[in-house]
Amino acid sequence: MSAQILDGKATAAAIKSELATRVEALKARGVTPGLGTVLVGDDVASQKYVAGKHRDCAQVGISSIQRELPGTATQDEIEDVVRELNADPGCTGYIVQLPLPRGIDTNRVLELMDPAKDADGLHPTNLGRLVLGEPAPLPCTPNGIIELLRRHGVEIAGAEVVVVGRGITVGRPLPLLLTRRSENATVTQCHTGTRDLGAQLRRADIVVAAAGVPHLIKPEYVKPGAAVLDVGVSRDESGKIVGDVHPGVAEVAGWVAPNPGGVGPMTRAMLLSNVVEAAERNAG
Ligand SMILES: Nc1nc2c(c(=O)[nH]1)N[C@@H](CN(C=O)c1ccc(C(=O)N[C@@H](CCC(=O)O)C(=O)O)cc1)CN2
Repeated sequence: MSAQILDGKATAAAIKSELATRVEALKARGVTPGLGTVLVGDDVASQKYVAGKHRDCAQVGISSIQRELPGTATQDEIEDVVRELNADPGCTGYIVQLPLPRGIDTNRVLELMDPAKDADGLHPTNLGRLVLGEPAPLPCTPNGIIELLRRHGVEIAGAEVVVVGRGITVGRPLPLLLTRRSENATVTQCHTGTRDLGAQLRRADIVVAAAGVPHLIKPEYVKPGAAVLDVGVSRDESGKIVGDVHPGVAEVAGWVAPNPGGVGPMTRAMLLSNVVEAAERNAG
């Protein structure tokens, strides 16, 4: 058996085309949504992700505001840029590209953002709203994972989901989304302290691997027919992405979100969606 592909590239393209129509409608009302990005340092992967976000903006008609600081930037210098974007009326929403360089207090930077302009859904106020069940911009990768499953007809309600990883952008927020009444999944969160990862994974209808450990998810851990989404990013010596999911998993699983080409493009599409939603909210 070979798994069907959860095609993030094609799904993101469809979402972007829907968003382009909504942006046109906003522009007809005199509103142009604008996405800001703050990039600190010269991490090649981060530069690539940010460039991709601005390419997407151009495709759907969202204007771009790019702020770049050197890796030597101080906490104060980064916070000044955050204050500037908070005050910029042309900036509907923005993100601070993570990770920030060592020595920078990331939480302090995120907390300084205007929650109404938080396009990543990672501001503590917005994460708190998510916990409370109040409307908030949703974290992009978790939201992209759910949208990818939904648009491929993979049943989430009642599913046993195992999330591997507890990072701020995926592992921590994803269970919050999956256990909402609208999703109704049962979630187990695994991490480096999990005693028997294989035993947890064998029960799962859906596996989300976001640990950043190459080929951590082995074929013998996967229930036949399960949906397995690879979100982990490690790189080999040539810079090529190596995911968390062993290639042999495709012979056991029913669905696989490859990496690249699965969840990554969905993360970018959900970011645009948050910006458009914020602009629509502002426009009334
Ligand atoms: N402020 C944030 N920082 C980071 C986030 C985030 O959601 N907000 N997530 C990741 C990086 N990320 C978005 O910023 C991201 C990662 C991957 C992709 C993507 O499209 N990947 C492609 C492959 C690209 C390649 O070849 O390198 C794919 O999967 O097909 C988009 C965005 C950490 N930081």
